[in-house]
Amino acid sequence: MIKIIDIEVIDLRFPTSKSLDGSDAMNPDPDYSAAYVILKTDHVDGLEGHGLTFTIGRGNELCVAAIEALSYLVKGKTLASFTSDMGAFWKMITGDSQLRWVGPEKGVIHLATGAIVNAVWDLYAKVEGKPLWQLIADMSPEALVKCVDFTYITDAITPEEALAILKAKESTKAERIEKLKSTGYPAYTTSAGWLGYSDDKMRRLCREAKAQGFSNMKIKVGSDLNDDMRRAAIIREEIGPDLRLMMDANQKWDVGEAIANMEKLAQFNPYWIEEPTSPDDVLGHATIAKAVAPIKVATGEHCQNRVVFKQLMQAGAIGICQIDSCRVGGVNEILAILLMAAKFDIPVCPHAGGVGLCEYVQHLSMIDYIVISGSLEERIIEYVDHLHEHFLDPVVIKNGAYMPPMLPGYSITMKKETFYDYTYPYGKMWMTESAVG
Ligand SMILES: C[C@H](O)[C@@H](O)[C@@H](O)[C@H](O)C(=O)O
Ligand SMILES: [Mg+2]
Repeated sequence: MIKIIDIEVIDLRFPTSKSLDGSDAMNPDPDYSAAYVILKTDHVDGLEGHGLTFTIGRGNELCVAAIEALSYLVKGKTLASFTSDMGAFWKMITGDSQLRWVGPEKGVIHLATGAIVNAVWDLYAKVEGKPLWQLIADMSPEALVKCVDFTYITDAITPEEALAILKAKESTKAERIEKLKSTGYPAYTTSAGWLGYSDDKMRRLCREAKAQGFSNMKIKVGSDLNDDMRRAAIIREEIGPDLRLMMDANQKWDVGEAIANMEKLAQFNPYWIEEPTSPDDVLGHATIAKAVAPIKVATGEHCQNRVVFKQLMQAGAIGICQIDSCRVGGVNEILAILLMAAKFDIPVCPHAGGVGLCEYVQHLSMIDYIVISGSLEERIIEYVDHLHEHFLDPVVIKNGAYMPPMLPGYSITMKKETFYDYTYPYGKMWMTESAVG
């Protein structure tokens, strides 16, 4: 019986704003950050569960505090008491009678939930000696359905329907695993298109991405329309008419503005427009989706929980579902969203980048492909080329595709030196003038 005996929470920040990596119209100066959790155990080999939730700098300390507030729900408990009924575990973590008031299931407390829940799954996978994708791919349909809390979504999908979706894919799982091992899961890159990059840098990064085998790229829009058009023209010039181009407005527009601006940007043949308006505006997204079709509307990195995803799907408001591995409450809630997306036949293309999100979501997309949707059609995982060097098991990209991670766990464990260097505000990097100034 492995017991969680202690929990360590670390405020990690990386000074990415200095190079404008990650900049967009709404977030011009992000410092990619992680509220990082370590579940310490009494396991003979000292196995630990690691998890993080992603923020962009200020406010990371709020997530740290929220994780600390939730930690009493896991401390002193055995791993088996959770893994014997993962659905009940998730309901317990999100259902604390007092903490629930500061959610429920949204905002800081839910970001914190994501970190803890993911750390428990990481520990579970490490104990089983499997990468997370394989741990879940090896589950029976019945066991996987038991990991999901269907509260508030049974009007969209019932456990019985979920079971039928999984059973339909069960006999062909092995073929898809083989395919992933040989050619990987297709990716797109956002690395060339950050808003703060100069035109020359954008051109150079586009060429590099093409040479690395990427055939899908995303740029940021939503600042000044003429600027957006100029940058889109440059990218199209570099990638040609055939490669896929996605656009991301990061919530900058009102509904009417989004429709008007997309009329202008349509000439660059975007595949999707991401976060055109407020992430909470389900009906606004639906209006935009209708007006800009056949360009698809994509959203999800700020979608707070499965209930809002349900509404976006029910309202025909999204053509692409962008799950985020820690914005919602970790693996269990992600499984609920993947199942709904399969039922509504909406491709899932996860939000990644930041710090650790690529490491996380590769598992989720692989689970989607192997056991849930069974399809790679119209599906691509975001890739961003920053901060992978901090992880013990960083993502491997070959020919524009994610290769399946093979080490046990959820690939989120960071190197010891990273904690010394980037803990905020007293890590080595933050104590030097160059990082702070
Ligand atoms: C501030 C961040 O870099 C965002 O710009 C980023 O997550 C983005 O929306 C994305 O889709 O990758
Ligand atoms: Mg985005």
